[in-house]
This record gives sequence, C-alpha cells and structure tokens, in this order.
Amino acid sequence: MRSSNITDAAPLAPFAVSLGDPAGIGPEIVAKSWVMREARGLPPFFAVGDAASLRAVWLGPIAIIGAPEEAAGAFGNALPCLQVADAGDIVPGSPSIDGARTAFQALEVAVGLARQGSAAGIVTAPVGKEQLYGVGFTHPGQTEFVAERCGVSPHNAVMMLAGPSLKVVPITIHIPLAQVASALTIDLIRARALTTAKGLQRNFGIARPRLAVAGLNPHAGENGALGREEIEVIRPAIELLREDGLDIVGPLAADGMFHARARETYDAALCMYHDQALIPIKTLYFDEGVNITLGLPIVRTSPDHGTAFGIAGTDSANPGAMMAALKMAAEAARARIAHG
Ligand SMILES: NC(=O)C1=CN([C@@H]2O[C@H](COP(=O)(O)OP(=O)(O)OC[C@H]3O[C@@H](n4cnc5c(N)ncnc54)[C@H](O)[C@@H]3O)[C@@H](O)[C@H]2O)C=CC1
Ligand SMILES: NCC(=O)COP(=O)(O)O
Repeated sequence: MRSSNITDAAPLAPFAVSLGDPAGIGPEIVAKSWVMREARGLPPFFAVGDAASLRAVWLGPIAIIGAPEEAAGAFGNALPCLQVADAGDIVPGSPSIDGARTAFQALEVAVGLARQGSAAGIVTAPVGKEQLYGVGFTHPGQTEFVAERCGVSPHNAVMMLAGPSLKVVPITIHIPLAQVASALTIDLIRARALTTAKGLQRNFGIARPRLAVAGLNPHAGENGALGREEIEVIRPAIELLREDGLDIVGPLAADGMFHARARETYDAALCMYHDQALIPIKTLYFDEGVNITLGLPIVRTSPDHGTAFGIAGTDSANPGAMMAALKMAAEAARARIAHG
C-alpha cells in the first residue's frame, strides 16, 4: 500500500477517549496505552467515563480533571480522567445497566468536546451493543451515533477498518445478513465510495485513492448465473463513480481480492457486508486494526475489537489496537491540518 506523507510537527490538543463499557476491557487498554505513551509516541489524551472503572483494573496514577484544558498538564504524570457518571458496582466481565448508561454518557460527552474544539478528536473504547440497546441507544453503533451528533447522515458516514496493508469499508454495516441484498442500492454504494475517496485524501493524505469493489455473490455472480446484484446494482454504481472521476475497479470476486499481491493494487476495498470486510482485516491485524469513521467534521477512531467481556479483569487484554487507534487519530488530525 502506498504510504502517505504526513508530518508529525503539528501540535495537537489532547484526544478525548471514551472508556466504553466499564465492565469490558476498555479501561484496561486505555490505562495500558497511557503506560506506553512515551515508548509508542502516543499523542496526549484523557479518559472520559467513570474513573472507578480504571481503578477496578489498574493501580497506576489517575488525575481527575474538571475540564479538558487540564489534561495536557496532567498527562505526563498521570492518566487524566474526566468523570462523567457513576457506573455503580463495577465487576469486570459482568456488564450492567448503570455501566451501559455510563458508556453512553461518556460517548456523548467525548463527541461534544471534539465538536466544540476542546479535544483534537475522539477515540472510543468498545461498547457492548446489546447493553447499549437496552438503555435507549437507538443507533446501530457508535459510528452512526457520532455521525448524527455531527449532523452527518448515516449514508455519508463511512466505517473504515484499517491496518498496515489493508483498509476495508463495509457498505452495509450492522444489519442482518438476510437484509443485505435488499439494502444494497446504487445510491448507497456511490455515497460510501465518494466518502471513502475523500476520507482517504483528508485523513491519510492519499492524493488519488484507488478503490476496489467486492461483489456480493460467489465469483462476483458469474455474469448473473450466481446472482444478479453485480449486474443490477454494483456495476452500475461503479460506472457512475468512474464518471464522478474515481479510480475504481470491480466488482471483484471477494475471495480473491485480499491476498498480499492483490492488496497492493488498491488503497481501500469496498465490501458489501460487515463480515466480508471485517474477517480479512481482523485475521491479518486483530491486535493493531483501527476503526476510523470517514465523512465527519471531527476525527474519530476506535480499536477494531469489542469489549471482550470474557477476559476483562484478567490483565490479559492487548492494548495494541487502542494504541494504533490513538496514533491513527493523531495522524488523521495532522493530515487534516496539512491538507485542509
Ligand atoms: N467498537 C466497538 O465498540 C465494538 C464493540 N463490539 C461489542 O463487543 C462485544 C463482544 O463482541 P465479540 O464479538 O465477542 O468481539 P470481541 O472483539 O470483544 O472478542 C473477540 C475475541 O477476541 C478477544 N479479544 C478482543 N479484544 C482483545 C484484546 N484487546 N486483547 C486480547 N484479546 C482480545 C476476546 O477475548 C474474544 O476471544 C459485543 O457486545 C459487541 O457488540 C464488537 C466490536 C466492536
Ligand atoms: N464490528 C465493528 C463495530 O462493531 C464497530 O462499530 P461502531 O460502534 O464503531 O459503530
């Protein structure tokens, strides 16, 4: 994959890191990232959530801050934490209603801080979607929530998962597999592709992004013998996107487009459904994969993995993806400054 030319000279405000579900591994990977801040060259950041969720899994220094402006001064000596709610009794691995409410509130506060310019962007630790749905969260995921708070329609907010040699975009995201074919429209593919191309320019400094589009059906439909979505929806969308000026190929057979040589031919793969996109990236880069939302006025990244309730509280969570998310957030913020 081509590398972008991003300077790391620009000074940045600290990033707001929502701690996610207090009973998941979010607090642990945020604390471990703070410990590794100098070794990994991480940008300054502050946690947003209930400091008790950090204390439940970590003995290190925490500085409770009253405002984001206090974070930069505290960051060198302690993990700054903006206390937003009381999650009640926190038992790592056992999610609760109060914990889900705290995760929701932390996300809300973090987005607000980034929107008002008090944070350079947001990095979101994992939430339990089932738990959030139980406390009135009506969006499929954090991606759509952040988009709405930023005034961006969900069609124009793109979920991209990124690792060192692969970037993928699911065109449809958190919907049942049985609904994928009917949810795929020319307009949706076109909106996602245009946002992806702009996002690659703006956040990664890739001047002329090359996009590859997967088919939906086996062998990209075999000219209609194995399904007609490629002929009726995907190919017409690609033709329109070429008229829009994009460098774009497809529909490609999905099973053959993720090997190493194929990955060198494009900057991002547009995939038709969640697992078509996320299986290759998580297989290659589970411990360093980053979920970045394109199309927003603010920078938002997240580790690619979930809450891992099964290992929460065991001190075995790998902070690699969280650290990669922090680094990518800083690179995206600097690229936006450099490229406008
Ligand atoms: N960005 C987000 O907020 C995301 C949230 N989720 C949520 O997470 C919950 C659990 O989802 P799962 O499908 O089980 O995925 P998961 O990513 O939480 O766990 C999958 C497997 O990977 C392991 N794992 C995950 N992160 C790890 C880390 N940093 N270090 C070591 N091992 C790690 C887990 O122990 C488990 O074996 C669900 O409620 C889902 O909604 C899932 C993906 C992303
Ligand atoms: N599987 C990716 C995922 O669940 C991330 O969703 P989001 O909460 O970042 O929208």
